[in-house]
Amino acid sequence: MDLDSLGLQQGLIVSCQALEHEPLHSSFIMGKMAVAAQEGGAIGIRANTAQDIKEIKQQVSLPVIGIVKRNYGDHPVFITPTINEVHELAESGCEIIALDATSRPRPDGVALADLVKQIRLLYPELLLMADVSTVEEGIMAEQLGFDLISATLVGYTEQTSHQKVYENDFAILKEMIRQIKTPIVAEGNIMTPEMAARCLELGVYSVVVGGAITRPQQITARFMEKMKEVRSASIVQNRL
Ligand SMILES: CC(=O)N[C@H](C=O)[C@@H](O)[C@H](O)[C@H](O)COP(=O)(O)O
Repeated sequence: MDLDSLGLQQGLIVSCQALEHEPLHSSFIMGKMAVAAQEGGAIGIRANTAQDIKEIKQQVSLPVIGIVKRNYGDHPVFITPTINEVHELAESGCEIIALDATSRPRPDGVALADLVKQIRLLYPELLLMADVSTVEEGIMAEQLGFDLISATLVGYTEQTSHQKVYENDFAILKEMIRQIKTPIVAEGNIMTPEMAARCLELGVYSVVVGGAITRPQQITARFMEKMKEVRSASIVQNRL
């Protein structure tokens, strides 16, 4: 499969995910979210579990970046951690598989390089996306031959817990683009159209947006946060 044939370049990929504890947890709902995203002009979908991906593939003709989020005890690596999750995704119909490509050890002790080799042998038609949290992990992912490198885990690893991908005008994305030839995807806490457009200006290959489009509980909370600021100011004002 050739990456550019998927038409993801310079486009918006909408992440349609809802875990068991989230209100919209349902393959049917994620399928409809994908339809809405396609109607809005999205050119790709990121989705979790073979079940959701199969439903999404029934609903839209867009390329899908598939993951399986699975916790192995309290192990920190949870995005497509082992070959077992890859097997599940391989029969789901997704064109790209995204996996944790941080420098952290994996739950089954298999090195990332060996996992990539195994996937390339078993599923040569699949494209691979590296979910990383640092420039160094992105450089390593390029050396391992990933087809795409995404900033998905910036701020979500112990090493980067103090960071956000948008800090200092997306400084980490600029550095990845400067040092890495493999296409870079902006992902994680892209909250507004302006932020997404800025990422394209900086030269990313595509932009992934999830919660700001498909997690109404997060969107509602952001509205309330802003409104509370005004409410508390006016309460103070009235007391003066
Ligand atoms: C950390 C983690 O598990 N990120 C996941 C990766 O698949 C998704 O939950 C995110 O929604 C996705 O990366 C898009 O990011 P945002 O929802 O911030 O636009």
